[in-house]
Amino acid sequence: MFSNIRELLGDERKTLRKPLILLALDTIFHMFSYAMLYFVLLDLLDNDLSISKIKTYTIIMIVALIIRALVNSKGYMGIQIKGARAIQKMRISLGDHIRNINLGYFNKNSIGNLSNIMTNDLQDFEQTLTHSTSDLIKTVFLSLYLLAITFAIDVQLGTIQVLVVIIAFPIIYYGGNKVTKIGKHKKEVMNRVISRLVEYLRGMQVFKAHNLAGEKFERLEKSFKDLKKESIRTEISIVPYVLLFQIIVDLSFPILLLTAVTKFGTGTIGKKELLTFIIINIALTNVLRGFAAQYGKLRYLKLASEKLISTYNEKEMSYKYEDVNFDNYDIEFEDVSFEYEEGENVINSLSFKAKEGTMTALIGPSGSGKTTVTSLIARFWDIDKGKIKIGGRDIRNINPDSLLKHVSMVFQDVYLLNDTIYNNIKLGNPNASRKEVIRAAEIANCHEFIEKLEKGYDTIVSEGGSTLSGGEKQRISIARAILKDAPIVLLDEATASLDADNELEIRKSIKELTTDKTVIVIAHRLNTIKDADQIIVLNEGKAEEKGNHMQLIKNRRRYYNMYNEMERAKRWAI
Ligand SMILES: Nc1ncnc2c1ncn2[C@@H]1O[C@H](COP(=O)(O)OP(=O)(O)OP(=O)(O)O)[C@@H](O)[C@H]1O
Repeated sequence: MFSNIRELLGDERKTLRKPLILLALDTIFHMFSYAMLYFVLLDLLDNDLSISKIKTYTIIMIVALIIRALVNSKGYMGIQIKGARAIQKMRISLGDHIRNINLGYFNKNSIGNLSNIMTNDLQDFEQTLTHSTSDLIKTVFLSLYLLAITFAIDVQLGTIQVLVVIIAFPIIYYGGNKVTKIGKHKKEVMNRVISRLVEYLRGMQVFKAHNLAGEKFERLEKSFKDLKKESIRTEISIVPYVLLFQIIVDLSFPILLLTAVTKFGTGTIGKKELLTFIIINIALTNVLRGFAAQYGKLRYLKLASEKLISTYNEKEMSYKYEDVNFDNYDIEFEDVSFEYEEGENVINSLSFKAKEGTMTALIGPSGSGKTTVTSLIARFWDIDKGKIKIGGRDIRNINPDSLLKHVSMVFQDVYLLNDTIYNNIKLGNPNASRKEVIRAAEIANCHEFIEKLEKGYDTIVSEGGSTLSGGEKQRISIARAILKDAPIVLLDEATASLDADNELEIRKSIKELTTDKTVIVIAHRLNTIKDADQIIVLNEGKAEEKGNHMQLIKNRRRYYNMYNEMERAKRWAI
């Protein structure tokens, strides 16, 4: 477990050394109370306990207590503050790390698991670091200290005491293994609870619409019950082992006492030694009992550190260059293949070139890979075969964060943050002035509706943007992209039926956004498709046809049929 803590903390662990040493020192001063008890008993036995001696012992006790209070508070405060700082750094670095992992990681890990890692596991780790580690250090330090004194008194007594620990420890260790095993299961149940809770809250509208809210809640309630069961199972799993451990330790006390008294009777040890041994034995029994009670918790917390390490071990996307200056913004796919799940190719040997400043429309049946193509350009995923180049450079050589500086994205699923409208637009360019934000909103045709809101740009949007209409959210996301002013625009045109006004506004703002940019658009509107410089008809991840509208009409293949169908649908709609 300590190696896990070392690995997770890195250099930050050095800052914890001082408070841990102070806490270990505290155990030495803790021994003063036993030492004073020893002297008092000794004086009583010798009939030599005077008022002045009592005064001296009391003063020593008070001084020891004051030193303990100082050392302990400094050590405790230090470990809390330094520990909290180390954990805060870990939170940020873990967030950064997760951000840089291939998105496949999110496919493999449920939202429950991810939330659990970022909240509970980190919190459990913090708990281990700031509380349990110092307790464990104190216990080990104190036990070794007491054992050393026992050995100094009598080797045989010391050996018996070590034997007791050797017999008792495997029991508690085995119990700890059980906690780890059951704890793993508890964590899985906990992940399920979080996933179900998120699913329930996010899908509330849909569940209500389909009269499923009660049914869904039953599932959620069942997961709560499972969690309660698992929590109790984890808590009580170690109890028999702790009890057995404590019984062995308790039983060893009279056995050791009998041995010591016998030794005293035969004159092997003297009166002082016997007295010291009795006091040491009482202290050691208490320390070991306390350790047993803590051990299960420590083993459960070990799970958290293992989970965190395995998250850190997920490989980040590699790159050669931190940042690059592109000579141009041509986008090229060279024989690209990609699969989300092994053996299920979604993009198949796809090649095309989108020249700088042109618009390429992707069309094709649902599931043909249109969204995937745009995700690959943004390097949300790394491809399995071929090359994707921007301005002649392989995007796998570029830091994904820097690459995204050159790309604006407007998707159908607009996600707005629980913040002001102003800040939501400003996300496009955190350095923009208020004037620039408003200008972008004007170009995106959302200034007017924002101004009509009671607090205008300072209106707080609910999480996900649920207090705004689909068209309003989309225009805000276009304003964001306009503010970013990136040379590449990836766009998924809305399919949701927008009212005529909204659609016109959005069309106008998209025009502003895409002028002079390299645009890849998942096109749903005939106008966009017809105006595109290049149309790629995707089917099962392959480019079935490529060309402009007139060329593809002449081909009389899939595009021709799709186009006629769209025309017919348009007439029906009218
Ligand atoms: N994150 C993912 N993990 C696994 N498979 C995925 C993932 N995203 C998409 N897919 C699968 O990849 C295939 C292509 O999906 P994609 O979303 O690119 O298609 P699309 O042409 O954009 O579809 P639509 O027009 O319905 O939006 C589909 O079979 C889809 O199920």
